[in-house]
Order: sequence, then structure tokens, then C-alpha cells
Amino acid sequence: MFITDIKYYRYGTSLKKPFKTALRTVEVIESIYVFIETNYEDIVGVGEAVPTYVITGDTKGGIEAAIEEVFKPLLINRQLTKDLLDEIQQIIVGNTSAKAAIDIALYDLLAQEAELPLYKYLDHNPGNKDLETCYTVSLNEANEMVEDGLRYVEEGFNHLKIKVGKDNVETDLNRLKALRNSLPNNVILSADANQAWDEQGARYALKHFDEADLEIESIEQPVGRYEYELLGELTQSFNIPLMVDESLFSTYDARRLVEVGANNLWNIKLMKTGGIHEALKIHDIAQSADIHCMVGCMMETHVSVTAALHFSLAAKQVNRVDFDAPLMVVEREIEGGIVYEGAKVSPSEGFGLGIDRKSLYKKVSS
Ligand SMILES: C[C@H](N)C(=O)N[C@@H](CCC(=O)O)C(=O)O
Ligand SMILES: [Mg+2]
Repeated sequence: MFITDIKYYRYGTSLKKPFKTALRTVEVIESIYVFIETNYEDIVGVGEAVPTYVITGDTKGGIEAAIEEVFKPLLINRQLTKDLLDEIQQIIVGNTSAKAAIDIALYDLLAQEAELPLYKYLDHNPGNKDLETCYTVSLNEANEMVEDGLRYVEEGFNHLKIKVGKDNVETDLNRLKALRNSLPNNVILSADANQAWDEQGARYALKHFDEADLEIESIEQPVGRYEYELLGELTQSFNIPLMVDESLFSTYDARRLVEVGANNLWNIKLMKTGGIHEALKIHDIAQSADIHCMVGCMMETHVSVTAALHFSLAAKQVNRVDFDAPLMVVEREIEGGIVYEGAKVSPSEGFGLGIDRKSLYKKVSS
């Protein structure tokens, strides 16, 4: 099988309510769906990229330019082989969201060619697991966060990830207290600060989180992306488990985080790693250091989150997932791929991603 063309289009999907973090507010998911065509008319690989420029540096125009100027010349007329997965990583630095879309579409093709669902094609030291996604509570006034939290629990979500870090620590703790007091005791609460604090702010916040006795399961990314040493120190100094998110893009980051002792929990996302191929390498570093991983997502839809699910099923260290973004859209427009039953997530039948590619793909030619 060889690659004949790469096509893509932009697509906006409205959210039921705005998604708000310490870093940004999102009302519409802006996806770029990517299609790798082959010499077999009915075999197409599909991928997705999203422009989370405040985290990855990637814009819609940048993603499209990387496809036009770099990936099309590299891939068109090439035989489909696994080697292409390394080549797309090496040919350009950064651009992890464009790389992710191309990597996902290549894996979709490789698994279709092998006539396997993607997670079986990957078969990378998998653990046996049933996965449930957490649901994120956006940053709002305490009463709105409690209303949202109660609704998500009623819908079947037992783990809520609470966004913090936009206001002062006392306000965050009051919001968490209100949630803890209103929700059933067995609900797991974690927090995500999205890089909100400097060193002093983080030490102050984590001390108060430790003292608050709210049973917060973990806190994600208290400080900025490049604060590796500080993340290590904070991990070793406070009781609340720290999860690394924005500081973990690459195998370089992963090795550095192990060295500095930021070794509690990691959040792997395909839009940061540039797809599954690099995510598997990060997973192996986590496994050697006995670090458990969450697989998360940016504000993405069902295509790239389905790829993240297949990766999660194939990778042993992954014991939790944050795949809520597709649930936040007003209407599911993609058939096949990730199946949600309450919080439970599973893959649909079918080879590769199991996505109904035709319904997505017909927009390419219309
Ligand atoms: C969507 C998911 N629950 C989430 O919170 N992801 C990110 C932020 C995503 C974004 O801003 O697009 C995270 O920080 O974990
Ligand atoms: Mg995060």
C-alpha cells in the first residue's frame, strides 16, 4: 500500500458550556481532521489535530502549514511502513499537534492493513483494564461548580477533576470544600492548576492543600512548563501527589523528570507527544521508573481521543484516563470510535480506530 495524498479540513464543534481553566476559556472545539489517502480507494487513515497554542504553540495555520510544507512532500508516493512514524518525528521540531494528526492517521492505516483494531496492533505490554474517564469541573463560582459536579456524578462519573489556580488559594479551597461537602463520599476529587503558580505561590498552595484534609487525590501541574527541578522538589516535599502535565512533551522531558524526582504521576497527551509512537516511548520510561500514567486530552473530539484510548489500552502503566472533552460537545457528529457508557470508555468494533471514516471524509470533497 502506498500514500497518494493528504487532505484536511477545519471543523468547529460547539460545547454545551464553556470549558474554563487557569489558562484559557474554550466555547468551540476547533479541530483539523486529516485524511491520508492510499492507492486503495476505500482505505483512508484519519487523524485530528487541535490548536492549543497556549500549551503546545500550535495554531490552525501552523498545523496546516506543517502538513502542506513538510508532511505532504515527505509522505506522498511513499510505501506505508512503520519507519514513517520515526521520520515524521525527525523531519521537523515542535509542531506536535500536526505530528499527532499524521501519526494517528498512519497508525489507523497500519492497523487497517493488518486487519486489527489499533490497540491490538499496538499490543505494547498491555495491562488488563477497564477504563473510566474522569470529568472536569470548569473554574466558576463555587455554587456553579457544585451544581456541575452533582450533575456529572448523577451521569455516572465517579472522579471529578477540579480546575484551580485562577484566583487565590483560599477561594480554590472554598470551592473544593463546597464540592467535597455536597458530593457523595466515594467521589474522587483531583485538582488541576494548569501552571498557575510561581515557586512561592506553589509552596503556599500545596501546604494549604496538604492541611485542608479534603482528600484531594492529586494535583496537576502547579508550576510552569520548564520548572523541572522545582516540580521534583515539590513532589518530594508535599504529601499531595503531583501529576506532571504541561512539562511532559517528549522523551527528553520524561528522562529529565525522572532525574529530578518528579516521579509521582504523569499525564500523557497525544497533542503534546506528537502522537502514539512517541507516547509509547514515554510510557516505557515511566514503566522503568514505576510511574503511573493518566492519558488525557486537550479540547479534542472523538477522532484523536479514540486514538488516545487505543494507546491507553495497549500501554501497561496507564491506569486512568481523562477523555471528557468529546462528552462536552452539544452533539456527537462522529460515528464509531470511542464508546462512552457513563464514565466507562471502550473501543468500537472495527479495524484501526474503528471510526466511520466515510461520514467524516465526504466533507473533504464537498
Ligand atoms: C479536557 C481535559 N479534561 C483537560 O483538562 N485537558 C487539559 C487542558 C486542555 C485544554 O486547555 O485544551 C489539562 O490541562 O489537563
Ligand atoms: Mg492538566
